[in-house]
Formats: sequence, C-alpha cells, structure tokens
Amino acid sequence: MANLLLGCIADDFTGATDLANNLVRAGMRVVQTIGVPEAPLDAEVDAVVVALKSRTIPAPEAVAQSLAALRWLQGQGRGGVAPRIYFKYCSTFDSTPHGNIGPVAEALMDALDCGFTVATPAFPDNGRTIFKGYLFVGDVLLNESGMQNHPLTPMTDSSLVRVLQAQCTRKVGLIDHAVVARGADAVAARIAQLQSEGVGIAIVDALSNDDLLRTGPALAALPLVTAGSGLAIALPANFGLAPSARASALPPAGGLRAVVSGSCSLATNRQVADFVRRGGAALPIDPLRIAAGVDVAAEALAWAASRMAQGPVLVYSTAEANVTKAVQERLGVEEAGAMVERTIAAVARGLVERGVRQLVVAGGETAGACVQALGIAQLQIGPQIDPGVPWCHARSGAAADGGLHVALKSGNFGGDDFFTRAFEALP
Ligand SMILES: Nc1ncnc2c1ncn2[C@@H]1O[C@H](COP(=O)(O)OP(=O)(O)O)[C@@H](O)[C@H]1O
Ligand SMILES: O=C(O)[C@@H](O)C(=O)COP(=O)(O)O
Repeated sequence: MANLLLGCIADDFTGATDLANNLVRAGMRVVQTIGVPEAPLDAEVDAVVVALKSRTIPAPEAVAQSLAALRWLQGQGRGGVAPRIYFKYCSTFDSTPHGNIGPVAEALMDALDCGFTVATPAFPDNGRTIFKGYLFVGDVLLNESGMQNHPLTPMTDSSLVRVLQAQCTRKVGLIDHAVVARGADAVAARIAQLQSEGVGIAIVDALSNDDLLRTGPALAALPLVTAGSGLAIALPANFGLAPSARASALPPAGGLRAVVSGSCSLATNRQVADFVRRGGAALPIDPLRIAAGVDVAAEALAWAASRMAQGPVLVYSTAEANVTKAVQERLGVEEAGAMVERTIAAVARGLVERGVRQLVVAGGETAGACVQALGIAQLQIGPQIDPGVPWCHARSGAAADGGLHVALKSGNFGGDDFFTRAFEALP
C-alpha cells in the first residue's frame, strides 16, 4: 500500500544508501530501489530512495531519468498527498562543468512548480562542511582535497555558489552560517528575503549536525530540497518522526560472509591492508590477467570455496594510484574499469550462489555492477556500520531464499577496520 512521506532521487547507488542510512537513523523506515520501479511500491515505508546512476551521464539524460523517478515517486503518496522530494548528490558536490546538479535541480523545480529550494552537500559526520558557501573536506577546501584530480568530475572551485550558478539559469544565493546559527526562524526569514530578491536556489552553510537540525524546520514547506545525505538527519522530524530501533530492523542474518572490492580510494586501500594485516583470507585480482583472457572470476570462486567456512573472505582489485594508472595506460581507463567491474560482479554472484548471505561491496561503480549482477531490485535499509554505510537486506535476486544482507560502501567512507567490523554490526 502506497504511503510515502518523502521521495528521494539519488545520483548514484552508494550515495543512495548513504542518504537512506541517515533517514533511517532519524526514524524513517526506508527502502532503496535500483532504478525506477515498474510496479507500485509494495512496502510499508516512510521514504523511498530511487537510486540512479546519473552523476556523470549527459545532463539531458540525467534530467530525463530524474523526472521519470519523480513521476513514479509522486504516484506513491499517502492518501493522494504527493510526497516531498529530496534530490541527493555527492557530499563533495561531484558534477561536470555543465551539470548534472543544476539541470536536474531546475528540472525538478519546474516539474514541481517549486519557486525556491536549497542546496547543501554538507555532511559533518564525514567531514564535509560549508562556510560562507565554501565547501571543506576535513581541514581543507574542496579544491585541495584530492577532488581536483577526480578523473570524471574534477572539482577545482570550492565556492558552491559559483559552481552551482554556472550550472543554473535561476539565480543562486547563500544562507550563511550567521543566519543558520540563529535558528529556523532566521533561516525562514532569509529564504523569504532571497525569494524577494529573485533567488531560486540557495546554498546553505552547515558546520555541524546542529546546524542541519536548526535548518530542517525552515524547510518543511518546500516541495523539493537538494542536498548530500547530511540534511536527511533533520527532515524526518518535520513529519513527526523520531529515531527508533524499529526504523532499522532487518531480518536476522545468516550464511557465509564475503567482501568484494573494486574501489581504489585511499580509505578502501587502508581497509584492504587492515584486513590482510589481521590475517584475513584475501585474494587480489590482477586486471592484466583478465585482459589476457584468464577466467579470473572462476579462479577466485575456486579459491574462496575452501576458505569461506572459516570466516569472511575478501576478493579485491583495490590498488594504489600508481598501479591503477599503469593498468589504465595499458588497457584504457574505461575498458579497465568495465572489465574489473564485470569480474568482481561475477565473483559476487558466484559467492552468493555458493552460500554467501552477508556481502560487503566496496566502490560506487563496483556496487552498481554487483547489484545488477545479483538481480537486486530493492533494498530495505538497516543499521549503520559507519557514517554513510548501512547494512541493507534484499529479498529478491540471486538469494531469494531468505534474502541477502548487503552493504554498499562508498570508496571514501568507513574506518580502517571496516571489513572486519561490518560483520559485527549485523544482528
Ligand atoms: N586495479 C585496478 N586497475 C584499474 N582499474 C581498477 C582497478 N580496480 C578497480 N578498478 C576500477 O576503478 C573503478 C573504481 O570506482 P568505484 O567502484 O566507483 O570506487 P570508488 O567508490 O572508490 O570511486 C571501477 O571502475 C573499477 O572497476
Ligand atoms: O555523499 C557522499 O559523499 C556519498 O554518498 C557519495 O555519493 C559518494 O560517491 P562515491 O564516492 O562515488 O561512492
């Protein structure tokens, strides 16, 4: 029965679970769908996050997919009342010079007849803060954080007003920290002032969760908000919901345990090293052997078969930048990425066919490939492992019997011992 309060559109899969995680922690029951569902919602939940892979595709395609998601979400409201809409993008505001954040936000505003909305990628729990419209990652500005070298979405300007203005036809403004610090009434007054000045979208400063919590009530009447996952901690209260253990309840976990990782981010490199240092069973995958035609997935599955009964196994292509660069020079960036993704996805599927029922997947693109290979259409969101990464439960797909517990870890998220500790966080 459809009864949705909040409908969310996320521009990638790990980002979608990140958003869902924060909504759950603030008291909402949430499912994440992989793409736009064809059927109506059949789960009793407060929010749905539609996970798209629209971050780096051409802007018109991102707009079309986001509008399709919007149309589906609007059909799932409670008693005919359309849900509020949340457009989720990366906490490092990952976008190309022409989009896709601005074009998608404006298309959603047009479709919702929404005269004003906010934009805030702040995620203080993971060190993303905004001051005077400038985005910081930890102690440094965005354009000094490593994101300036991102292969697809290099972020070379930390001024979010400037970045978003370049992507928008509407005027972009700022609700700065001095206003946010004074609370929801001050934010509401500033919104009214900005609207009278012709501003359509405002970046909102936030240095802490308290700033986001102060901002939330001022946004209750907006049909649309756009943000990273951080703002999600403040919205369930607008619907009268409070944190509860019930929101993150999942079926009990069983079966074998495994981690597959195609992420080459610094955090994942540390996590692989930590797992190996603790004596965990770990198998590296060499992309050059895949390119040479070796059935690396079959080898990995044969290796795992004799080890899985003893504890979690890790199969990884994770490597440091100089190694991946050499591989990319030999094979091409896209070809190397796609080949490794296909192999890791085949390993993930094979592991589940052999009894794995608790699976951690590291890497955004990798997660997309694995979720598709596993035939997962929908994920129920459960307890948080680390900020931005929850356990989820899939009923359908390769593990239809009793379902599969899966955690999709964004490359940059998680503590060093994530691959060990994740399994301890499951009920
Ligand atoms: N050893 C490797 N050499 C080259 N490319 C790799 C290697 N390992 C993984 N990749 C590719 O790098 C990309 C990593 O992206 P992703 O999975 O999104 O991780 P993250 O979330 O850390 O960015 C994927 O396309 C993956 O297939
Ligand atoms: O907001 C965030 O930082 C994450 O939810 C996210 O979107 C990360 O993307 P990837 O690093 O590509 O997984």
